[in-house]
This record gives sequence, C-alpha cells and structure tokens, in this order.
Amino acid sequence: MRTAVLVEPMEFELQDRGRPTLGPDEVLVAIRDVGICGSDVHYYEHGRIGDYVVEDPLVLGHESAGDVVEVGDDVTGLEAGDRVALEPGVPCRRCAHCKRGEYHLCESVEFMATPPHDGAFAEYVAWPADFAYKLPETVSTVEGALCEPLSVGIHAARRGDVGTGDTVLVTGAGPIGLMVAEAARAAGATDVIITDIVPEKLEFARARGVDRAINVAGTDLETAVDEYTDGVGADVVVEASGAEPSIRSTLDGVCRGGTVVLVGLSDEAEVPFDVLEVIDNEIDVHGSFRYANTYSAAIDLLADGVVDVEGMVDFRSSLENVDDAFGRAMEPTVIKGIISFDDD
Ligand SMILES: NC(=O)c1ccc[n+]([C@@H]2O[C@H](COP(=O)([O-])OP(=O)(O)OC[C@H]3O[C@@H](n4cnc5c(N)ncnc54)[C@H](O)[C@@H]3O)[C@@H](O)[C@H]2O)c1
Ligand SMILES: C[C@@H](O)[C@H](N)C(=O)O
Repeated sequence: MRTAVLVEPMEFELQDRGRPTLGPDEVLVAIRDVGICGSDVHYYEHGRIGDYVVEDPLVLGHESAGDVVEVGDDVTGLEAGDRVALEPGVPCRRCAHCKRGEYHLCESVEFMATPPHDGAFAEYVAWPADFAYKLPETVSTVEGALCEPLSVGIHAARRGDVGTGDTVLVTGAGPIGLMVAEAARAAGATDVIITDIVPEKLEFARARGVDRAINVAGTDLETAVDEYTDGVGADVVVEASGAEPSIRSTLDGVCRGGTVVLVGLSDEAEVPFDVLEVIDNEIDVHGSFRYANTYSAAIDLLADGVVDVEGMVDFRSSLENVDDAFGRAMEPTVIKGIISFDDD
C-alpha cells in the first residue's frame, strides 16, 4: 500500500508497505481523506514537538476517514462498505482515567502520528472498531476527517461550560480557533468574538459569521471587548493561538466570574499570568487537552448542518504530492489542506 513517511525533517518518502494485519476487534479502513494539522506541519518542519521527537521514520496524519473494507472476527456494528471517521487516540481502557471516562488523559494513550505511533497518510489503516465512527450518508469523508479538530473545539467549549446566550471570545482564528467558534455557537453562544494578527484570517472568520473580528496587532483587546460587551467582558475566553501575548491577554477579555480555557500550546512552558487578577475576579482557568466522547456529537452536528467544516478546506492534494501540500499548508493564510486518496 502507498504510504507517505516522514524520514527527515522536510522530507517525505513514498513507500510501498504491506497492508496492516487485522486484529479481531479492528476494522481495516481504506483511507479516503486526511486533514493536515498544525502538529503534522510542526513534525515536518522541526522533527519534534517538545518532548515528542521523531527518532524513526513516521507516518503523519491523524485527521482521517475512509471506507471499511474488512472487519475483524469480533467486530459488531460495522461492516465492509461503511464509511467511518477514525478517532486517532486509543487509550488503555483500564486505568483510572479511562474508567472515569477521561480517556484522553490515559497515560498509555497511543495517538496517531505522535512518535512512535504511525498515522493515516497510508492507503489502509487497521483501527480498533470502537474508535471508528460510522458516518451517515449526508456526512462526507472530508467532514469525517475534520471531526478531529472539531472535537478539539467541542471539548474546549465543554471545558468552558459554554451555554445559551454566552459571549465567547476566541483568540486565534486558525483551524482550531474556527472550530472552537463553531462549537461555541452550537453550544448556544449568541456572540462570538475572534482575534488574530493576520487580516485574511479575520476576514475569513467574519465571512463565516463571527460577530466581531479584532486584529490585536493594531487594536487593544480590552477596549474592543469592553466596547462590544458594554464593559462587562466575555463570559468565556478560549485561547486558541498558543501565542504568549495572547495567552496573557485572556484576562483582559474575560468578565468577572468568567472562564478562561487554554487550548493553544505555547512554545514556552511558562507564561506570566496575573494570578491576583484571577483570584480577585474569580476567574476559572481550565486547560483543554485533545478530547473524549466528542466524535458522536461532532458527527451529529455535521449531519444536522449545525456546523460547517468543509468551508475551511483551502485545497485537496494527492498523497504523491504530499511535499507540495505541506508547502502550501505552511502559508500563513491557509486554514486547512486535505490529503485525498480520491484524487488519485
Ligand atoms: N490543546 C489541544 O488539545 C490542542 C489540539 C490541537 C491544537 N492545539 C494548539 O492550538 C493552537 C492553534 O492550533 P491551529 O492549528 O489553529 O494553529 P495555527 O497556527 O494554524 O493558528 C493560530 C492562529 O493564531 C494566530 N495568532 C498568532 N499570534 C496571535 C496573537 N497574538 N493573537 C491572536 N492570534 C494570534 C495566527 O495568526 C493563527 O491564525 C496551536 O498552539 C496548537 O498547537 C492544541
Ligand atoms: C489533538 C490533536 O489534534 C493534536 N494535534 C495533538 O497531537 O494532540
């Protein structure tokens, strides 16, 4: 099977590998669409993300969907011909976190395209059937693949307890910020404000219907949010840029008694944060890491037309053109590229 393998930073090699063997609880999936995520680009450019280092050749891609072509002996509920979205993190299912339903916090989770675990830039993937979600007729495999970043957005909105009538400030209008905006709206937020420093990103977010898009390169965040909220501030701020100034500024945008959710991963582990302001204003600060129990919700939202993820796709590329695709994905105005096996 055709597989794109990252062999060195900035270098993919197309390899012909044997099809994976199928375990009794697994499905064999012919991959159709895989989203290119910022973390794939980071591994491509730098060969590492923090402590995760690409030491051996790695298959990237963790936002994937495709066709079931074979099911293991013990699989029920899925059959050949079903289209599925693959949830990329498979936990141990036995530890305290798994038992509590917080399986994304499982210390033994094996996450696609995170060293040493291969991802989905491959013609076939064998995957545990309970982490393969059947797509209804109306949901495309591109949408199925993008259930992954949408799940990051849904989990962040849940962590912020976003509810009906809330004003939500999302900092960073990349794919994750846009997914958070979609999820917040779906959770009942009536006002969504977004920030960025790239005018095209803000224009894109505006065209998708955010209520206010603020270029924080030239506008003071606190003043702009105060203007919009009559001096109250946002009920929930979700930080989705990972930029240090943006992380610090979350406290300028949140209302007293509000919630800050940190999703964006800063290059620095330590970022100065005004803890007195946190205490004085009773701000709840939550981390948000990946997601758990979100795929069914993501698929329902897509099937009902409540969220739009396909509109974020800038281009589709074949596996053979993976180097070009990553070059394009690195352009600052690009939101989402897809490696599509249908194009072959
Ligand atoms: N916690 C998690 O589970 C999780 C999951 C996926 C991604 N992430 C992280 O979320 C962040 C966003 O991911 P992405 O794929 O959208 O990244 P991205 O780089 O495509 O988007 C980030 C956006 O933030 C903007 N930005 C930069 N500086 C800014 C500033 N000072 N204020 C406002 N916006 C600013 C950029 O212009 C860009 O549009 C990254 O740090 C990523 O690593 C976290
Ligand atoms: C959650 C996922 O999208 C992220 N890129 C990660 O590797 O954790």
